[in-house]
Amino acid sequence: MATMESLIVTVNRIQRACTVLGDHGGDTNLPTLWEALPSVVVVGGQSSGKSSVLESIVGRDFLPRGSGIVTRRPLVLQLHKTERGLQEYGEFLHLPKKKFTDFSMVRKEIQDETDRMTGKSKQISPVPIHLSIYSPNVVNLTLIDLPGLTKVAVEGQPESIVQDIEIMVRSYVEKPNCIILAITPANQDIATSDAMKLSREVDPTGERTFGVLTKLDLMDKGTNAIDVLEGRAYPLQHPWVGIVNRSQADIKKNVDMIASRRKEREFFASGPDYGHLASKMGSEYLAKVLSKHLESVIRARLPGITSLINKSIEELEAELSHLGRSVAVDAGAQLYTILELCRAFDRIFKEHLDGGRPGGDRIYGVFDHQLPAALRKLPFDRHLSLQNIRKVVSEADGYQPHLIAPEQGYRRLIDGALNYFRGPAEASVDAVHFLLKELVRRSIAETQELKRFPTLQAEIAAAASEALERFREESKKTTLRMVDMESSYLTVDFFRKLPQEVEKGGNPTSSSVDRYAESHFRRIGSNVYSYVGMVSDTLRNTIPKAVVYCQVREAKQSLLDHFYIQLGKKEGKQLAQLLDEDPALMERRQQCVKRLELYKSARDEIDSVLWAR
Ligand SMILES: Nc1nc2c(ncn2[C@@H]2O[C@H](COP(=O)(O)OP(=O)(O)OP(=O)(O)O)[C@@H](O)[C@H]2O)c(=O)[nH]1
Repeated sequence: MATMESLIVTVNRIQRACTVLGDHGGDTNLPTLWEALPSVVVVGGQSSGKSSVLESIVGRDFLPRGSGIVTRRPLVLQLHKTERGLQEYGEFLHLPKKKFTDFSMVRKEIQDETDRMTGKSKQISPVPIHLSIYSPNVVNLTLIDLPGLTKVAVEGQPESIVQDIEIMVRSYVEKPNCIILAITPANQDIATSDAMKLSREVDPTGERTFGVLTKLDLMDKGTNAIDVLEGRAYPLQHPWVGIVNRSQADIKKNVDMIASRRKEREFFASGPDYGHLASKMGSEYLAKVLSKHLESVIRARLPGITSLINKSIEELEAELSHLGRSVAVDAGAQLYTILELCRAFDRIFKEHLDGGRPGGDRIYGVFDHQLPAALRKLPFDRHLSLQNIRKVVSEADGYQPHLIAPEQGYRRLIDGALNYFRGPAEASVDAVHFLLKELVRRSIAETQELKRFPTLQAEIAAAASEALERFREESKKTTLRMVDMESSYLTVDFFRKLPQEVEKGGNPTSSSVDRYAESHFRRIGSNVYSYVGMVSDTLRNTIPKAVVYCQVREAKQSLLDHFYIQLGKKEGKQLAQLLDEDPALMERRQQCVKRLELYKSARDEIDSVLWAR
């Protein structure tokens, strides 16, 4: 098993990676690792002694001082114990490679970096500052310093700051992985301590809370905090720790930390009240207790963290593959991407036509159903009514009635009837056109890869629709031409057979009698009717052939051909425009990529300590 020391170091590294890669917990709907990592958070009211405790644990002055709310961003303070004799230094995550050996410069950098994020507005920001301190005089420990809880905003700070601070502090201490270092000054009523009130609320059993009592030296003469420190007055799961920091006067006199730690030890060891507790008091002891506790919490949580990491990696990878790769930048690659996307659409469109996906069968429905029904409904009965036949034949005859058969009358009647076929022919073309259009629409919607590119989607739709329009025109021309062809040359054989059939099977008297009698016109009508019926049968078979040839086959083979030609002429910029992804999607992909990177590096960190036995 890895040493405990390396576990804290590992978590430190992961915490830094979290900040670099934008994981501060909370706000986005991405999985967060930051919140799963155990951390020690320092909370307390203003002037409760938070900064003093932190400096005392580190053994250095390095925190900004001043009036008002000085801490306005979380400070993640990572302490790394180094070999005895090595020089102490601080290092900020936002200034890698710069070693701060002068701790007053650390203080200045914290101030400057706070202002960089919040401006001079004195607002607060949840984005943490990471400071690592390498020193032989510290224990491995990570502490997070937060703005002090306050009741009133001071001049220059917005009114909302009081509430904003409370929200920020809460967001940290509410997490079940947060160890709360609750700072309360001993010279105040503990019952009203901000830190205790908050920790009671979020950790009612007290298992995550370490109570720290500062300013023991400032208690009224004759009083002490034994009841609290021995765990009777305010029982917590972990023992209370009493602290004596430097007073304001000590700070003014520049009493250094080493001297102050010594003074603190003496206070407990030699004072009248706390001698029996001396070994469990003071900032050095506090640091050790915290470090040990943090280690054991990390150890306990490690399996959970590891499985969280693995699960999140899976989730992020799945989401990324759903979002698709990011768009190429050079024109060649862009053109390639566009063609790939067109092909993906085209594949789906063909599947609709050829089967595999529904819709193509409805085209057959047009031929099998709509066309025959339309043909059946043509008003030949009206056209070939006795009255109309008589009218047409007489008009065709003119002043000289026909002698044997009304050749002109037949032609006119047939021409008139054939003209009716134009309607169903055009209707079939249109019906198939609309079906194809609908299939294009569905295919675009079903092309997952296209979802990211609304502009390209629209362009493909427009190009396909334009092409279908062209096919429709062509198809109309062809089918109407077929109808016209029927009129241009009648099937001679049909008429040649007619008289013989009549004479063979019919009544000889009626055939040779009065050419102006009703039965004569009826016969003409039935002859024309059966001729038209024969043509109708032919067209019922040939119109579908023309429609498929001109529309369906073309759509399958060359729906986007024109579009491809236009694409070839486009400049890089125009291609890029076609690929302008939904910005929200781009942003989301970027976030996922970053978060995935974080989880993968965290997994590597953990693997490396687990394997380094
Ligand atoms: N005598 C004495 N003074 C202390 C002790 N702890 C803190 N002080 C003084 O109390 C004042 C406030 O201490 P800080 O450590 O700045 O308190 P803080 O909670 O960080 O304050 P803010 O950052 O303003 O919220 C300083 O003047 C300290 O010198 C202590 O144990 N004994």
